[in-house]
Amino acid sequence: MLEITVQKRLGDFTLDVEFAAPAGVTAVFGRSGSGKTSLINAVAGLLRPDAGRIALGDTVLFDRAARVNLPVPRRRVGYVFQDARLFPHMSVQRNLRYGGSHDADRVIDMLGLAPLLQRKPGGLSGGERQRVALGRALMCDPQLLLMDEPLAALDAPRKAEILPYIVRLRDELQVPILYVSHDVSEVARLATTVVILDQGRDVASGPVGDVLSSPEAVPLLGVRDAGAVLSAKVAGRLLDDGLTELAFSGGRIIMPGQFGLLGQRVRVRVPAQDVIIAREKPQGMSALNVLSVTITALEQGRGPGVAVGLLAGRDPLLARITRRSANRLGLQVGQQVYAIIKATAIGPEDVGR
Ligand SMILES: Nc1ncnc2c1ncn2[C@@H]1O[C@H](COP(=O)(O)OP(=O)(O)OP(=O)(O)O)[C@@H](O)[C@H]1O
Repeated sequence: MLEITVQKRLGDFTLDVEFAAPAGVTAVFGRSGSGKTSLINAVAGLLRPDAGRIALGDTVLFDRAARVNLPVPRRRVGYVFQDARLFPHMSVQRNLRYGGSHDADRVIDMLGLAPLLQRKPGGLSGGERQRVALGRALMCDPQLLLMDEPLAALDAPRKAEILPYIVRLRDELQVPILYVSHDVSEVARLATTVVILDQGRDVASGPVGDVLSSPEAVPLLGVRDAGAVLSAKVAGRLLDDGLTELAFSGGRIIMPGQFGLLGQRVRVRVPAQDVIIAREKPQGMSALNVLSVTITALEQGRGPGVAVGLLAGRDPLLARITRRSANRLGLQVGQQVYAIIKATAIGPEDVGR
């Protein structure tokens, strides 16, 4: 467990955060300038807080009151930046060695680096370079991994190629990962915990499914990014139609594409703007997914929208509809309604493990 309390003044900007990051990936999410990089620099030891305490299990990295400030190398932190920052004149193998030599065979295997070892960074794709940068960060036997937008410079296919490796690190290494991103699909696929920063403050934090589906988070995340993350199981394949059926606590949903093995657990992001609400069970419509749900919250935004918190079985869902529709339907907390999700609204980029 990584426990962070940090206050730091940077010109007109103040970073003032307090949260705990358990094992797994903790995504630090926020708009540009919200303080994400400053926060992880403070954890790495590159930025000295004015006040606070940072502890990783029993190891205190920083404690202003106790005058502890471990130097960067003694923090045993692996840091991966947006650009891989490899040495261009060294082979991949030498770049990896530069990080250390801890458990080298395992790291090379986990990240699929064996075929790249003799090559120079200039001849690698962006995704391959980031895999090498990840490997180098792991070679120092880190107790904590910091990743600052590691996929931001990559195009969608390269991102898709490297995400499974990060999932593997999350599942096989026992170290907490602080992962800065402003891509909500990435966060939904990878994160166990999410912390949202807004103007230097942590304004929401908790399990990914709870934070991303909370109606209060809509103004923080933006209308496009708000949405639930369902934990589901692959229940069936509709091979002729190229569809996959998923079962979760609130019923079944069908989505395009063939992915996962039967019975495999997956997580699926359901964007709030793709959920429609009906008071009666709709008949004769093309949408494949109709779920019986209960309204848990109605949160009016500043604009014309209303965020509607829903419970489908034990899983929260979120819909964003216009205030006009909410009034016309007479929606109220506690009411049982139907949520309609268009199958094509969910893409492969919304599905993770
Ligand atoms: N040394 C500094 N002096 C003054 N202001 C600073 C300094 N470092 C950072 N800031 C300011 O602090 C704020 C937070 O910066 P930071 O880089 O942490 O944000 P961020 O969320 O990582 O942004 P981005 O997503 O654009 O990388 C910004 O307004 C930035 O201008």
